[in-house]
Amino acid sequence: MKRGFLNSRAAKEKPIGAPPVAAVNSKDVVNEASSRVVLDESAFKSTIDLMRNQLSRRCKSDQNSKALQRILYIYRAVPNFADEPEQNTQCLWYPETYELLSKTPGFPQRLPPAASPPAFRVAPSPGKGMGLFSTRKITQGEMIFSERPLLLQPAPTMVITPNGLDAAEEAKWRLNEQERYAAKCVQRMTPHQQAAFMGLHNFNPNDRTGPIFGRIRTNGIGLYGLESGIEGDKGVYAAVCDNISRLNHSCSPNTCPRFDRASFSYWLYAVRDIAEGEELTYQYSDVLVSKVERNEETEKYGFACMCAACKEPTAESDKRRSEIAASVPSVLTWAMDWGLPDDWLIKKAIRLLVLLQKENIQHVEAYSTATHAILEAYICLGDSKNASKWAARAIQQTWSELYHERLQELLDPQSQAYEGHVLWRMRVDKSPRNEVFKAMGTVCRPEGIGILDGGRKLTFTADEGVLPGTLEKVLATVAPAMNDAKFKQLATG
Ligand SMILES: C[S@@+](CC[C@H](N)C(=O)[O-])C[C@H]1O[C@@H](n2cnc3c(N)ncnc32)[C@H](O)[C@@H]1O
Repeated sequence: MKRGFLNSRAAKEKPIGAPPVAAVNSKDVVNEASSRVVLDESAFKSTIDLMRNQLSRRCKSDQNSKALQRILYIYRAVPNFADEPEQNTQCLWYPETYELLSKTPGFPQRLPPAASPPAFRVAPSPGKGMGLFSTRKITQGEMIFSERPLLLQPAPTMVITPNGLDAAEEAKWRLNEQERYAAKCVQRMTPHQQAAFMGLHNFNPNDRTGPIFGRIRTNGIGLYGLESGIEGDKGVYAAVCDNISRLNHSCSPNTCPRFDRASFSYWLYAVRDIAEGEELTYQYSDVLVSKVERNEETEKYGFACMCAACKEPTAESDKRRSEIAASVPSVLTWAMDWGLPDDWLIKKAIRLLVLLQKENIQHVEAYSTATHAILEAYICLGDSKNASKWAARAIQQTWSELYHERLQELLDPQSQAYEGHVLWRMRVDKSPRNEVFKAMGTVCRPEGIGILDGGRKLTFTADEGVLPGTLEKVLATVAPAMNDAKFKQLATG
C-alpha cells in the first residue's frame, strides 16, 4: 500500500479551486444542522460546470443528482456505535462513498479483539522521531493490530475558487479552505482523539499549510477504491491513524496495512518474520523504482531514506527492482499459448520470487501474484500435490489482495476442490482458448474480473460498469481473447 496522498495523480491535479483567507465568502457555508458542506452556486459560476460534471458521475439517478448538486461533501462519524465513541472515524466524503461501503457484506462490523499485551509499542526511533517497535517475535502473515482511522478525507479535498484570483491568492485560498474543512473533522472528534491527532508529527510546520492539514499531509495514508467502478486514483482518500501513522518508511518494509471495509479499519500484517524489538516499517511510496527516484519521493516527507536497500552499493538492487516491476507473470498468457513450454510460467514466477526475496520486499503484490501464478500453473497441469504446497504459501500471505479463505480447500492434494476448480487440467486437456479465458475471469477475483494494467489493477464487475477507456485498455491487454461476447457485455456493464 502506498502512502499515496502526496503521490497520487489526484493530488498533483489541480483541485476544483479555492479562496485566500481574506476572501472567504460567507455564501460558502458549513450547514451545522445537516453537517453538510453546502456550496452556493451563484457565488462561483466559473467552476460550477466542472463541479456538476464531477457530481453527475457520482450520482445514480436524476433525482439524486439534483439533490446532490448542491452538496459537495458530507461529514459523518463511522461506524458510530453508541457504546464506542472513541472508535469512530470522522469522515469528510462524497455521499456515494457511504452507499458503496454500506453494500460491503457485514458493514458496519466491530473491530477484532485487540491482543493483550499488544505486540507493538510506540517509542523514539533514532533520527526518525517516533516509531513503532515489536514487543515480541511476530510471524509472517500475523495480524499485528487493527485500528480505525481518526480521520478520513478526500485527497485532495476539492474546494471552489471564486473568479479573479491570481495564482498566489488561489493557492492561499485553497490551503485555507482545506484547513477549514479538515478542522471541522477534528472538532467532531472526542477530546482523547483530538489529543492523539494533534500529537502526530507535522513535518513542515512553516510552509503555510495549517496545523491540521499539515498533519494530514504528513500522516495521511492513501485509501483507494472508494468509488464505484474502478480501482486506482479515483476516489482516493487520506486516512490518518493514531498508531499506523507512526510507522516510519523503509524501502524493504516488514509490515503492510490492509483496509478492511466491513470493520472500516486498517489491519497491519507482518510480511515476514519480525524479531522482538525490531522497528515496524512500511512503504510510503513506490519501492520498485531506483534509489534516486525513491529518495525524491521521501524528500517530500522531509527525509532521505537510510534503509538497507538505500545504502551503497545499490546498482544491483536498482536492477533487480526494475526487473521485478517489468515482469509480473500472466497466467492468462501462458494458459492460452500452447507454444510455450509447460514449465514457462513456473520458472518465470520462481525467478521473480527469488528477486523479491533478495530485495526483501515481500509486501509488494508481485510476491503474491507470483505465488498464485505457480499455484494456478500446477492446477492447470493437473498436479495437485505441488499445487497444495503453493496453496500453503499463498495462505500465509494474509496482507495480499489475492488472499482468500477458499485457499484452505486447496491445502489437501486429495481435496475435491481440485477437480471442481475451473483451471483443473486445462493445459493437459488443451481446453479451447475462450474456455480458458472465461475460467481466468472467474478465478481472478470472487467479485469480478481483475486485470493488471501496467502494474495497476483494474477491477470491474457486472453491476458497477467501468469508466470510459477501461474496456479499450482491457482489449489491448488481453486482445486474443476479446471476441468473447459474454465478457464484453460484462465489461460494459
Ligand atoms: C508519518 S510520520 C511517521 C512517524 C513519525 N516518525 C513521528 O515521529 O510521529 C512521517 C515522518 O516520519 C519521519 N520518517 C519516516 N520515515 C523515516 C525514515 N525512514 N528516515 C527518517 N525519517 C523518517 C519523517 O520526519 C516523516 O515526515
